Amino acid sequence: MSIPLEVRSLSLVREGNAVLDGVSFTVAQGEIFALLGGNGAGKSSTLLTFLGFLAPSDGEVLVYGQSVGSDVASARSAIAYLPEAASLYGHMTAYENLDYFLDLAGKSANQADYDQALDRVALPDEARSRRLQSYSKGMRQKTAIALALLRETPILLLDEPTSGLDPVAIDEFHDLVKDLASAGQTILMVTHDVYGACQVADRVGLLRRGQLVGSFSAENGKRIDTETVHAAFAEREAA
Ligand SMILES: Nc1ncnc2c1ncn2[C@@H]1O[C@H](COP(=O)(O)OP(=O)(O)OP(=O)(O)O)[C@@H](O)[C@H]1O
Repeated sequence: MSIPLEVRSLSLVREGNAVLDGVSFTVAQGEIFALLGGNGAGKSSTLLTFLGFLAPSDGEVLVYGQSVGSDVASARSAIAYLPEAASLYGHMTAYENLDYFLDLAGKSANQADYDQALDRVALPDEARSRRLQSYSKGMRQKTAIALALLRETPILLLDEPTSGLDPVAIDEFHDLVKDLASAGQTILMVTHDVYGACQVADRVGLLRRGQLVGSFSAENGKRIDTETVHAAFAEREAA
C-alpha cells in the first residue's frame, strides 16, 4: 500500500519569501509524526500543502502516492484537518456545529454518534446544547477534535492541537491520539511543544527556517527523550 503522507524536496515561496526549502519526509500508516519548530519555521504551511491550499514552488506533495496538485479532492477527502484556531460557529451549539460541518463534508451521523465522539474528547454533557460563544478555548478545541473524529478519515493533520487545553485535557488528548494511531490512523501534528511532541510521537522532525534539520525516533518501546530534543531545538534556534 502506498505511503499516506509524503513530501519530496518540498520548497514553498509565500509572497516572495522562501518558507520551505527542500523538505522531505514520509508518514507511514498508523504512525504519529510531530513536526517541531519555532514560530515561523514553516510548520502550518507544510500542513496546508497537503490540503492543496498552498502549491509547492518546487518538489512534490503526495497523499497515498498521488500528487495533491493532480487530485485535490481525493487528498482532502482522506484528511481531517484541525487548524490552530477551531473554526466553528459561536452562535451554534456543539451538536449543531457537528451536524452542520459533517453535512458539508458529505457525512451523516446521529445523536448517539455525536455523543460518543464528544465523550471521547470529554466535553461535559451540560455544555453540548449550549452555544459555542459561551465555551472556553479548550472546549471549542474539544468540539473541533470530535468533528475530526466523526469524519473517520484515514489521516489526521493537527496544528498545535493542545494549545488552550489544560494539563489533564492534554494528557487525555495524547492518549486519544495514540489510540487512533493504534487503530491505524496516520497522524501528522505540528507543534512548538517539545514535551508534548516527545510524549506522543513515534518520530519527531525538527524544522528550522524552512529546513528539516533533525529527526528523532522512539525506539525499543521507549518514548523519545525530551532533553535530547530540547537541546537540539535550543541549539538550532540559537545558531
Ligand atoms: N498568509 C501568509 N502569507 C504570506 N506569508 C505567510 C502567511 N502565513 C505565514 N506566512 C509566512 O510563512 C512563514 C512560515 O509560517 P508558518 O505559519 O508556516 O510557520 P509556523 O512554523 O506554523 O509558525 P507558528 O508556530 O508561529 O504558527 C513565516 O515566515 C510567515 O511569515
